[in-house]
Amino acid sequence: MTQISSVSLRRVLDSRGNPTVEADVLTESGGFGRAAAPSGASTGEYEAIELPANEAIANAREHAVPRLVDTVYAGDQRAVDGALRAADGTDNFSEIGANSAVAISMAAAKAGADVLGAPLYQHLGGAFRGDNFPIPLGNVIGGGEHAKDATDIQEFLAAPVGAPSVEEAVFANAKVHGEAGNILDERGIGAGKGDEGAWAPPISDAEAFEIMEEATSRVSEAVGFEIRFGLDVAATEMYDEDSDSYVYSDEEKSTDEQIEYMVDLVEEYDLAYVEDPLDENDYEAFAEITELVGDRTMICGDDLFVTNVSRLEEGIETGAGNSILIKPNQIGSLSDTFDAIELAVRNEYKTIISHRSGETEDTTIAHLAVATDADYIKTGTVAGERTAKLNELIRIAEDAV
Ligand SMILES: O=C(O)[C@@H](CO)OP(=O)(O)O
Ligand SMILES: [Mg+2]
Repeated sequence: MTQISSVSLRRVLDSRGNPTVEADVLTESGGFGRAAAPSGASTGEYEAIELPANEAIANAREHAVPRLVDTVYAGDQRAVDGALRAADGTDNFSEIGANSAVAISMAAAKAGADVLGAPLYQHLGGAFRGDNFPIPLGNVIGGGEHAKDATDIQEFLAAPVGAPSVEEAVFANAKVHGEAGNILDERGIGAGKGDEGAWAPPISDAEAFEIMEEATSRVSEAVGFEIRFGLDVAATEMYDEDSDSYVYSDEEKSTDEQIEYMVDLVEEYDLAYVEDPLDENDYEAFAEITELVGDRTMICGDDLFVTNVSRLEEGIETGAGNSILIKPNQIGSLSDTFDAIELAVRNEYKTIISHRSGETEDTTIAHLAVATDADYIKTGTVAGERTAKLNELIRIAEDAV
């Protein structure tokens, strides 16, 4: 029997030192699952609502826990998530908090897997899931909302597209991170690290492009397979509504200029990936850039789609983007996350399962990426809360053969 017998919630630390919600789910037959909510810094306007951890815990204890305990089966994910939705009563989890909701949803899935004696990726993906592994996108240099006095563009990411295995891809990304550190040293530039463990040097975006090009080509030569790179522009954070422009450290760009700039970058650096090149409300500009370069790179919606089926539907109708970032805490439950992935796949959008800048040791997204045959996973290159996911991917790959 997988009926849930208890749900406990507590505050734990995330990687930024902020409190976040951790959930433990137990079943009658002794199944156990534990999961913790991550937290964003460059959050999209349309994300589900993260409440202060204390408040989220108190509200979930009052409204959600009684609907789950002795009532719902942990293995029945739709029922778990349906109970969370019913307990919350809003469409954005603003009552119990998306942080409590996603922690419970993921912990219940793990408890369901535990009862079956199956790894989580197997429970979520089923017996007939494919045997592809996601390519890890690794944050190497960054700034924006993740580090002060660093680049304007939030993330410069290594993309080891030619890696023969997930393990080699993971190590290649770490090498690119190391090599970028060497190049910064060679140039006499001291650099700390941002929230995700990427270098956060006080350099221009133009210099970051040079360093990424150099670091990826050095490592590519050493490992013998193709490594490209890409960006998370996180352009919503740069967009100023009043002046209708994108504000960089040294200049402002109109929407047309921003599109032109992005297109030039895709061409000059053969970028594999461009996430959120434009503001989260501008489907039209997203459609325009997708039309221009969507055949040679991924134009990915993160703040644009927020893992939300109706926002993705609008993207599909308007031709905005050709790929979607998937973050379970943006929508608050695994069922909603799977619905967004399914809709994306049916419409030939690539899927990229993603961490948040505030993370914990939780490894659910590694399992989610394998379970759903995701094309990519974005989860950093170094730092314990990032390597937790990467090392889990390596273990899953070994387990799955
Ligand atoms: O913008 C992003 O894609 C994420 C993760 O890299 O950052 P945050 O969690 O701060 O939204
Ligand atoms: Mg993003």
